[in-house]
Amino acid sequence: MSGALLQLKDVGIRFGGLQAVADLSFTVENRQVMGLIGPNGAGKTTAFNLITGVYKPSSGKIFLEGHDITGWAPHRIARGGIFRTFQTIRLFYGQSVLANVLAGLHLQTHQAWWQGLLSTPAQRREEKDLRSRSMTLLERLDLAHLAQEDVASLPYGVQRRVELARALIARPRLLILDEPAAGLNDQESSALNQTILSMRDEGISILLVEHDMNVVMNVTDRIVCINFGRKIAEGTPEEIRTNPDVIEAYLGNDEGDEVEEAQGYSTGAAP
Ligand SMILES: Nc1ncnc2c1ncn2[C@@H]1O[C@H](COP(=O)(O)OP(=O)(O)OP(=O)(O)O)[C@@H](O)[C@H]1O
Repeated sequence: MSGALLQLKDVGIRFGGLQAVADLSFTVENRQVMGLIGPNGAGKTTAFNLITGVYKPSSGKIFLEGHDITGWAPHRIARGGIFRTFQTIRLFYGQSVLANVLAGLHLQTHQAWWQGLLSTPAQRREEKDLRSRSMTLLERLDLAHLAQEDVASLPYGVQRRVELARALIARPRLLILDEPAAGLNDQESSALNQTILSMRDEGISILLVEHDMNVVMNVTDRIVCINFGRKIAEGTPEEIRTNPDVIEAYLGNDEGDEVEEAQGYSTGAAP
């Protein structure tokens, strides 16, 4: 099924004298991986915070499947199906992998608060179902054998997978990933690529901020590039790779290497 899932129309926000995001418009379609790229400080994380309701836009509108969600609180947006992971790991240390994944489901349970005190048959059934769903997901992400381990004892790359599982268990319609490949080794990063593509094939749309251009170029269907809070280009990975405005935005920036690397990749022997 195609069609617009998330739409930003002329969205902007000011922090005092700084226009962190300005007139930003783009659409994420159903079953699409959209990349959001731009140099440091371009406004990518701010855009994520606008979409997830952490910040209210000073201007513009945000729509989820045609419904105006501008200004909605974060938990309401999450209930609408938009989930995110963060640049830095935010797991509950001291808790098991399974407990962390189950924590991602708290928005989905249908029980009244008092049922938690009484442990009704309905509650026990629901809990059993959720555990089995969690275990299926852990198996898929090669985490099942670690289900009872304390997340704090696991290597960084594995912790990032647990975060992904915690976001996926809620069955998001749009998953927002903030630098998911940061700190991953090559093997972990290519496993992440496969996971992103298989999520898309299952019908989840993904909005991805990532500095690793190889990940961006390999998994996205389209890319929006922003600089100083404004969109400077939008297109397919191939179009973005060769766009002069994008190249210029990255030149003279520490991240220039990343674009050169991606351009090398485009002409290199990589598959
Ligand atoms: N809460 C805030 N208050 C004031 N300024 C902010 C706030 N959040 C972000 N900014 C500023 O807005 C601009 C965009 O920041 P943002 O973190 O969105 O960029 P980014 O593209 O995500 O950068 P990076 O790639 O380094 O994570 C920056 O100049 C930043 O300093």
